[in-house]
Amino acid sequence: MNKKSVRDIDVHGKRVFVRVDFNVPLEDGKITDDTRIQAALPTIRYLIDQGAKVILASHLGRPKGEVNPKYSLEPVAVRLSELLGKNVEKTSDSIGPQVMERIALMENGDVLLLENVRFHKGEEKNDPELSRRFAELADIYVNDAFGTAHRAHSSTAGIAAYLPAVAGFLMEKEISVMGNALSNPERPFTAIIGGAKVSDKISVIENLLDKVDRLLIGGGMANTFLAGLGHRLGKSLVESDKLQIAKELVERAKNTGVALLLPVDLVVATGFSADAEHKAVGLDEVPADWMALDIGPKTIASYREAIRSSKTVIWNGPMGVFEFDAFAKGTNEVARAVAEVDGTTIVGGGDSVAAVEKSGLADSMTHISTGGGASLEFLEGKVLPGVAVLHDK
Ligand SMILES: Nc1ncnc2c1ncn2[C@@H]1O[C@H](COP(=O)(O)OP(=O)(O)O)[C@@H](O)[C@H]1O
Ligand SMILES: O=C(OP(=O)(O)O)[C@H](O)COP(=O)(O)O
Repeated sequence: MNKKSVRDIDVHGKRVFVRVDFNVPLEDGKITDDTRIQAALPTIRYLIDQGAKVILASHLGRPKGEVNPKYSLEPVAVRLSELLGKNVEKTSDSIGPQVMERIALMENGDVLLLENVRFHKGEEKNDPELSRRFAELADIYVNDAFGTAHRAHSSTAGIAAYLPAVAGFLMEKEISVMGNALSNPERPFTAIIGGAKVSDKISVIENLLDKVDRLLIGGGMANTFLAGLGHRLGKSLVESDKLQIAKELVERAKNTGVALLLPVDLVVATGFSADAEHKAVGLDEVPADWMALDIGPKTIASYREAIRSSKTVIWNGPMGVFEFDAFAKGTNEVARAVAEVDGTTIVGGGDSVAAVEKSGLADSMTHISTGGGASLEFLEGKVLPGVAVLHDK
């Protein structure tokens, strides 16, 4: 990567604003997978050792510009303190006089975690005023949030207009590992896309069609495609304003010779809960008041075959609601197939990585990326906004 990193600047005694991606999966306020926190430790430890004052900033979930205790970073501060073996205090806001006063009391090597930056409306709008207010907290900006590098927000991009801006070690590592693995991929090259962020990721598929040989779609993303093709999916998660684009993408895949695989059967349930009644059905057998929460057994068999015969695989987004055991089979079986690939395998995204960790297969993957959407956009060949703003070497 031709961007400067923390190694290229003197941070001793400086206030360093480090944007990390601590957007970890939570269940009842408990962190279910701390991969993203662990991944940021090398940068944090380096800054502590260099005698910097480390000010960490992150988002958690999508609180939409409102203060919401459900999305507080408090559990992250607790976990981070344990991992570092050092007290990490969390402030009650991410800007303002109280935060500045707290920072003024920091000693070299101290670590402070700011509250969720998305509690401010300006964050996702990349509001210059909010960017300036983040910048006034520090002397240097470090971006180590690869998972959020595809967002041009105040704390990931805007702030760099006001401070010297460099990459952290995680950012550096993700870009270099993925650049090497994907610049000239061995074929067949397969992308697997699932999850729930349909509107975010459906446009990515268009560019992926120029890169991959096979595209496997599952999870909430598949529902939108199936509905676009005219199947009735009852109460399933379907983004109805994306039906047309889904249909066009199927058509485009046909024209470009990419094998676009969609589910041929689904596991449907009476409700969105762990103990809902459920069964596997064909695409045209979804009862009107049921919802699809996983891919079905026939789909699993065909996806496993397409995956195992690939030489390069990139996967983002679970195949179903894997958080509930009854709907985790598609995701677990796909994870097993990816682990069996004789080639390069990259799994990215907060929930996808959590699923792979849960299934105990993480060590069988070539690279576990902290970014889902970010790794897909990187693969598209896009320059990520959170990287573009960093100083060149
Ligand atoms: N069929 C489905 N209906 C509703 N939600 C789904 C479905 N399939 C997957 N999901 C949900 O998608 C979420 C993960 O999506 P996403 O955030 O896009 O993945 P990642 O974090 O790996 O990038 C999980 O919480 C999972 O429960
Ligand atoms: O979890 C994330 O993305 P991912 O689910 O694509 O991996 C990042 O933290 C970005 O979050 P966002 O998609 O709410 O901007």
